[in-house]
Amino acid sequence: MTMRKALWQLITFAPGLYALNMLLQLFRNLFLLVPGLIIAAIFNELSGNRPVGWDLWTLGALLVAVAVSRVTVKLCNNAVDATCVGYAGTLIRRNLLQQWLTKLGMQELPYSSGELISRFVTDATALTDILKTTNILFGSTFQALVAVTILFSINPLITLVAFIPLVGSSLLMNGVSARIQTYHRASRKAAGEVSSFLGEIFNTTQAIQFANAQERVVAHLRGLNETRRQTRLKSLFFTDIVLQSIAQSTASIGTGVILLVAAQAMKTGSFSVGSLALFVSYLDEFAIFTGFLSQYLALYKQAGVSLQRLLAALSTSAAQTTLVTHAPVHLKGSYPALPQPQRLVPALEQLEVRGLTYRYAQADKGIENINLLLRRGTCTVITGRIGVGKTTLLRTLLGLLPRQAGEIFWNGEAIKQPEQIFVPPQSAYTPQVPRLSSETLRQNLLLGYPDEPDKLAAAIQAAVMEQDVQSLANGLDTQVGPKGSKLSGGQTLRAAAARTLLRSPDLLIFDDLSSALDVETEQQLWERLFARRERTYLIVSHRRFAFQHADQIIVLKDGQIAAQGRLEDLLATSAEMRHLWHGSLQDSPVSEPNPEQDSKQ
Ligand SMILES: Nc1ncnc2c1ncn2[C@@H]1O[C@H](COP(=O)(O)OP(=O)(O)OP(=O)(O)O)[C@@H](O)[C@H]1O
Repeated sequence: MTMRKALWQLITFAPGLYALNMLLQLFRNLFLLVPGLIIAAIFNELSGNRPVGWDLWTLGALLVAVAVSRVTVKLCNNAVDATCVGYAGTLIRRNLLQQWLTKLGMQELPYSSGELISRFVTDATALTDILKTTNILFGSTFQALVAVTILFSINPLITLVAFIPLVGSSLLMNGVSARIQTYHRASRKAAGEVSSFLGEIFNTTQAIQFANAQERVVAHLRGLNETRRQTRLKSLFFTDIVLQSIAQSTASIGTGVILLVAAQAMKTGSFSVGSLALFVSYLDEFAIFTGFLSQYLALYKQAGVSLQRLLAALSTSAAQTTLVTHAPVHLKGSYPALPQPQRLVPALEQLEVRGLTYRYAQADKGIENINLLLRRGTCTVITGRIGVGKTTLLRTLLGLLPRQAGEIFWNGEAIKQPEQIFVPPQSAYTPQVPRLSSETLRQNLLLGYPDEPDKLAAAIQAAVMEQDVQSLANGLDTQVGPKGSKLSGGQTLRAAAARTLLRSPDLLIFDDLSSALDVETEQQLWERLFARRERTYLIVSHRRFAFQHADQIIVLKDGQIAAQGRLEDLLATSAEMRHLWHGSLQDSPVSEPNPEQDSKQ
C-alpha cells in the first residue's frame, strides 16, 4: 500500500468532516492575507499615494474585525481538525487491533508486545499527523497562490524574485530527503527496541531479581536508550535544524533581494509605501510557507516509514490491505451492544479428527497424522512425556495453529475454519498458562458475558474456587492486579477454569491443570466436573485420577499416537502408558487401578 492510497483512504473515511476542515483551513489562511491588505491601505492613505478613500478609523475597525474572525475560524478549525484526526487514528488502531486479536495464535505476532505498542501509538500518530498537515498544506498553498496573484498584479518582477527561496529550498530539500528517511527509520527502530525491552522487563521482574541481574538489565536498557537518543537526535537534526535553516536562510536572502529591487522601484515612484508594506507582510508568510513545505515533505517521508512499520506489524499481505479499510468506529453516541456468542453448529454429538498434522517450521517438531473420535458425554485424556506435542495437538485442533494436513468433522460435517467453531457456545479452552487481566475477578470471569449470579456461582463452585472468592477482600469485585498477579498460580488457573465453565460449552478442553494445582485440588476439580457427564471433555493430563476416569486415553510419543484405549488395556499393552502411570504414582493419592471400584468404568 502506498502512502498516497493510505492518505486518500483516511481523507475519505469522514469525507464531509474533512471537506469542512478544508474549508475552515482555507478561510483561516485567507484571513492571514487580509491584515496585509488593510495595512497597505493605511500606509497608502497616510502617504496620500493611491489612497482607497476610507478613513483610518474604518480601516482600524476592519483590522480588529478580521482579527476576531480569524480567531473564531481558528478555534472552529482546531475542533474539526481534532475530530478528523480522532476518526482517522481510531480507524487505524481499530483495524490493527482487529487483525492482531482475530489472527492471534494462527499467525505468530511478528514483534514483541512492546514493539507492537510502540507502532500502535507512535506510527499511527505519524499517519494522522500527515493527514492534519496535508490539510494545512492545502490551505497554505492556496494562501500562497492568492498572495502571489496579488503581488504579481502589483509588481511581477519583485514577485518573481520571491520564488527564489522556494525553488532553492526545494532543491536542497530533495538532496537531504533520503537521509531524513534513513534517520527516521533508525530512530523509530531504536524507540521500538526500548519499548520492547521495557515490556520484557515488566514481564520478567522476578526472574531478573532472582538472577540478581538488575544492573546488567539496566545497563542494557541504558545502551538501547543511548542508541535511541543518538538516532533521534540525527533525525531531529535533519528535520528541525537542517531543513528549517535551509528554508529560513533562503527566505532571508530572498527578502534582501526583494528589498533591494523594491527600493529601486520606489525611487522611480512605480512602487508605493503601501505596496512595500504588503510585500514585507506577505514575504513573512512566504518564509513560513517555504519552511512549512520543506517540513511537510520531510513529514511525508517519515509517515511513509511509519506506514511501512504498521504494515509489517500485520504480517500477511491480506491483513495489510485492511490497515485503513473503512469500518465503524463508534466515536459518537453510545457503543453498540456486545454481540453474544451465537451457536454456529448443532450441539455436539461426535467430533472426529483425521490425519491432523502440524510441524513448527523452525524446529521440525509438532504432531503428525493424529486421528481422534470424541463422542458426546465422554472424557478423552491426552497424555505423554514432556514436549511430545500435547499442547500442539490442542492448539491445532482449535485452529490456533494452522494445520498442514487433516480434517475435522463436527457431527460428520467438515469444519474448514476451526478457530470460528471452537469457541463458546460450542467449546471452551483453558490453556496451560492462562492469563487474567488487571480488572476485577468478576470482569475476568465474565469477559463481556452476561452477569447472572447463579451461573457465576455454579461455575466458581465447579472450579473449586468458592473458598478463595470468600477469602478475597472484596470477593468477586477484588482487583486481581496485572496478569492476575494478586492471585496464586492455582487461583489463576481455577479462575480460568471457571471462566471456561461459565460458558457452558458442549466441549470442554483443558490443557494440563497440574502445573499449578496440588493433587487434592485437581482431583476435587475433576470430581466436580465429571459429576456432569452430559458434557464432552478433552483434557491433557498425566494424573492417575484423570486416567481412571477417561473413556479413552491417547498416548502421544514424538508427535504421533503411540497408543490409544482405556486405561486397563493400555497398561496391559503399552510400555509408554505403563511408564507414564508409574511416573504419576508419586503425585497421585489414588490407588492402583481397579476397574470394579471405578463406577464409571
Ligand atoms: N513455537 C514453537 N516453535 C518451535 N517449536 C515449538 C514451538 N512450540 C513448541 N515447540 C516444540 O514442539 C514440541 C511439542 O511442544 P508441545 O508444547 O506441544 O509439547 P507438550 O507435550 O505440550 O509439552 P509439555 O508437556 O511440556 O506441555 C516440543 O518439542 C517443543 O519444543
